[in-house]
Amino acid sequence: MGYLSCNGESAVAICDPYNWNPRRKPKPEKRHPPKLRIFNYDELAVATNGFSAGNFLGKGSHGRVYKAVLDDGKLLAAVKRTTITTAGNYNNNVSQVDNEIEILSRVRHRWMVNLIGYCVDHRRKTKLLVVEYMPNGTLHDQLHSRSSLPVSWNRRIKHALQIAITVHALHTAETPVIHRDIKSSNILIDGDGNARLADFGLALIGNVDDERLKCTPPAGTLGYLDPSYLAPADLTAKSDVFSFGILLLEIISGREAIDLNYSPSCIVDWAVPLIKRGEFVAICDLKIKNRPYSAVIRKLAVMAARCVRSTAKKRPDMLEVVECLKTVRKLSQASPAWNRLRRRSEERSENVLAVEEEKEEIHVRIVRGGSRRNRKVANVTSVDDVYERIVPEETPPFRRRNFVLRSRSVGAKVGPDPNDDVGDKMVDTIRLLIEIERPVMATTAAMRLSKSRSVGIVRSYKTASRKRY
Ligand SMILES: Nc1ncnc2c1ncn2[C@@H]1O[C@H](COP(=O)(O)OP(=O)(O)OP(=O)(O)O)[C@@H](O)[C@H]1O
Repeated sequence: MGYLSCNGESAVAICDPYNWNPRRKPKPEKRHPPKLRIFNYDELAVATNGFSAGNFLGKGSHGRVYKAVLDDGKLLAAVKRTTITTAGNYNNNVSQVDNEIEILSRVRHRWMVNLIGYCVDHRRKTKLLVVEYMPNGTLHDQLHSRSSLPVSWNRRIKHALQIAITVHALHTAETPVIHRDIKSSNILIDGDGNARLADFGLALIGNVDDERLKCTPPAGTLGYLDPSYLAPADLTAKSDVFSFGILLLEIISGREAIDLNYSPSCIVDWAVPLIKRGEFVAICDLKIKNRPYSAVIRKLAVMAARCVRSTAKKRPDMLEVVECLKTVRKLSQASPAWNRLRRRSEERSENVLAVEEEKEEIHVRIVRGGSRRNRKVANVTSVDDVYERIVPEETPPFRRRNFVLRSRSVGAKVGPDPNDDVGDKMVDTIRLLIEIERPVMATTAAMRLSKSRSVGIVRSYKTASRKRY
């Protein structure tokens, strides 16, 4: 009788054997987002040891980031401090911080670098953002640093999936958010080894048809920027899909989005032709010894190639990307014995994969080959052949620079900060990189972007009627 008196949902809940498991942890109750804290400047100055070099974490285009110890050591945070320009003027950096505060106070996610609070100091004409502290650096550092061990395939796939889930959540939120600056240096790694999406300075909140969004000029980071996003009206969530595709190629290959040591230097021009020819192994990061079996690489590579298609409409949405990465993660997590067995059988039957573009769709053709002899007769390329062909001797594939270049967001200040005593070298290097790359980029895009750079990109909804871009 008791059973009959339950409503449908609770009856299912009682009958579900999952609910009988005594070891199961109770579901956390839905909590309201914590209230944002308003800090005062002195409190943050003490917490960061007077914004000392010892607490300095890094420098972005909007200002510098410091580690802060708050609440008697119970809370570690990162404080983003905007640079101060000429007296009386809140510059573009400050408007990016305003934008970040607005968005982060409305959206939270477990795989985002969430906002704890902020500080507005009118006397010093500066704003400071207090966000969760991420102790394990950026994904960019993990992928490109030569001093640490290469990140394993499982970890790379996990990070890609976490970011895809986060971006999908942003795109499908009640009030959608387009991040516009997805890149490996905006992905930070937390204490539990999870990837967290950071830096919402260029993000836009609202529907793409909103007047405010329609008036905001394009912005992003060269190398990750959607080539079809040339004017405010071109904005769609598919621009994030493009940047995510670049990130995926970077995760698979371990090479930078723009890398002058490769020819072509742009990752899309380098990877997509190889993927189309089915030469998936040729784009894999050889720093990792244990490569996953072909299906994993193939699925990742084809998804990346679809994300970076030049026509925005033809790119998948983030839900499809998430589903694909979930499948890939399951495949790559199969037991090691099973993987070994599968790899051996793969080597024997030598699956030949060819990707061809047909009716402008990327198709994967699986040609089941026979023996090695067959392969030679059919002129099928082996892994070694691929390397010989795509990497001529004079340009070794893994010759690395002796410094790590990082791309900076466009639409923000790219130049030495007068108050700066750290990182000027990097700014010069980035300028050089952009100048060298300019002829390769779509000229119209570069021109329009540089025009929009000096104007407060994210303030444009207020100024759009007055300013012309
Ligand atoms: N929450 C954080 N925890 C720990 N370190 C951080 C945190 N946020 C930023 N950093 C460090 O500070 C550096 C600068 O970050 P910031 O977000 O200001 O710029 P960026 O994303 O690297 O560059 P850009 O602003 O051009 O996109 C990062 O590379 C990272 O090393």
